[in-house]
Amino acid sequence: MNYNLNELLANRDRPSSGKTALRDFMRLMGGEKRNLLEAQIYILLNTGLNLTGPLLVGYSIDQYVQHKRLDGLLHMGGILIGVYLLAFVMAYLQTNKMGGVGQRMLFTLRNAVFIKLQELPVAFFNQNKAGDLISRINNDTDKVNQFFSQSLMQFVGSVFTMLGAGIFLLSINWKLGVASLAPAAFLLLFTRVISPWVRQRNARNLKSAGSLSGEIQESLQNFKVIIAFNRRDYFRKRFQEANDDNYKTSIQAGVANNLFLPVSTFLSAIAQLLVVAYGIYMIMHHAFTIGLLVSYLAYVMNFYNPVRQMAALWANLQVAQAGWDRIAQILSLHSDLEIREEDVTNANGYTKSALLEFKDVSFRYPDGKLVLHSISFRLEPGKTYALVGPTGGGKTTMASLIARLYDPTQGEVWLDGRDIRTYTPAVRSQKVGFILQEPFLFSGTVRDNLLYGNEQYSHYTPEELDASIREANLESLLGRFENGIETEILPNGEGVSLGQKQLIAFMRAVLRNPALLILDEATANIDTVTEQLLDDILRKLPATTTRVIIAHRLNTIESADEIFFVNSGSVTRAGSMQDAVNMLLHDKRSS
Ligand SMILES: Nc1ncnc2c1ncn2[C@@H]1O[C@H](COP(=O)(O)OP(=O)(O)OP(=O)(O)O)[C@@H](O)[C@H]1O
Repeated sequence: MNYNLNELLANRDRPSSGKTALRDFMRLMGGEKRNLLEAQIYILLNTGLNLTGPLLVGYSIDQYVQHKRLDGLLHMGGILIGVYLLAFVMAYLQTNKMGGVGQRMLFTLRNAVFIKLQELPVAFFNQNKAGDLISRINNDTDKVNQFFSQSLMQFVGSVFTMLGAGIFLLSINWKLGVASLAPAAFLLLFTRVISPWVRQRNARNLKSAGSLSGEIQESLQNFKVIIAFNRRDYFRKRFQEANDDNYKTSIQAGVANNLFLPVSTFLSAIAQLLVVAYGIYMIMHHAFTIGLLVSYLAYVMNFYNPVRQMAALWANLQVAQAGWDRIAQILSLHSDLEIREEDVTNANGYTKSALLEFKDVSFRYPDGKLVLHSISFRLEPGKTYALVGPTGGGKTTMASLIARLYDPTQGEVWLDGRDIRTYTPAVRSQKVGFILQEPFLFSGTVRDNLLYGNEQYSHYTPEELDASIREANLESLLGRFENGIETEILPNGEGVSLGQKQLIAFMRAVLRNPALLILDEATANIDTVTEQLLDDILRKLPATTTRVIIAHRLNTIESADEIFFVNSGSVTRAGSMQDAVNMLLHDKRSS
């Protein structure tokens, strides 16, 4: 399955429509519907109150100013202050409500994206840069939040104000109304035509922000190699290219986003000009009053001011929509490693005595490369197996299928009497302990790292954990750390040697007491004395534990009950250690 987000977005015909995006978004934010409704009521009241102002002013001019009635004017002044104060209270209540809604939305959105990322398979992470994913979680969700917390209600308010002002304009005098609204119709058409183009430019800008973040992440992660090889220039060049692209796309998006403002300002001026000219003409023919013209002009302003405001809001909407597209893309992905129903009637020739069985398994990576070819073999409980073979032969890929990091493209893997696809991740990972070629440690202490994935010990007191470590014969390994179990691990697993990292990964896996323990080059960086210690610990594992050792150094597999030779994606059983050596030598000669 293709999980490359940038390719998936590029292959799509066009960005999602505003309506679809909003519907999907509201489905996720279902819990906020009531708050949004309340905020809309406040903004509706605020708009209604503000819109009565010009009508009252026009009435005052015709009834009180022209007849010089000061008492009426003062009375009306009091009413106007009351109306505007109430409008202010409504605006405050709405802002207050939406501030909370925005923060909760950001929280929910980031949670949803992060939880989805955790559900996705290894293939997804192989095909996407971590920096781009971080940018989606941090930057793109914030773009959506900015629109919802700051712009949405202004947007709704502007629409209400425009609608209200439009109704007043048409009902006071429909001919003047049509003249004043005609430029707005043109603006609407203009907006509809350019919106997809503007959104595309924003999407390109967010994508380039993601790529920039990807470059930064990669160079920070590999800073040692960069410094050691003195290749700062190489990464500087790549960074500059990404930064340059981001700069250009930002300018392009900015220009597109700001196009609306001058056009709306120009059309608003045209509308006022039309109203003044036509209004004066009507006054001269006694078909209109001065007070009405003043009210009318105020309503034209009330109509076109929000139109101008909407220029900025519309730009925010385009950015938010482009951001949402990138988030929705992750949310719509599904892991292709779904958990299947157990089919008890279909043992399908499974060998009862086996702990693990590969049945006619072929596998190709998402890039299309066929790596394993129709492999069949089985592992029995309590035995030690070795996988040897040349670099790139497919050993780690086989281990990855056992840990179900991927599913076979053809054939089946069975674990402990069931198709491996029927296990929940929790049960499967309890059965399979996997020590990776490049162990990953989290920042914290050795203790934190031992407890990672070993929830059963999380409530243990330090004494109880020590006892469990002793029971698993791991105590002597802790002596290889300066401060024992309390030794600090820095970010990226710094502060300890590669061999020490492997020791922690080893202890972490052994403490789990899995039925099947896979060691992928797990002792490659460990001295001979410590290696013998590990060997001893492995031998003392429960009698039913099956061990799979992947190793290049043949002395590490001397104790294996069976040796499999893995080459070019095929597996051959080597009868003895000498056979394995011959196969390796032969492979070297033939390659
Ligand atoms: N994520 C991946 N995407 C595409 N191809 C991959 C991926 N991982 C490994 N491969 C390819 O699959 C083949 C087998 O790799 P694998 O890591 O299984 O070999 P290996 O026998 O474990 O090698 P080594 O002894 O060097 O660890 C190699 O040709 C490798 O390039």
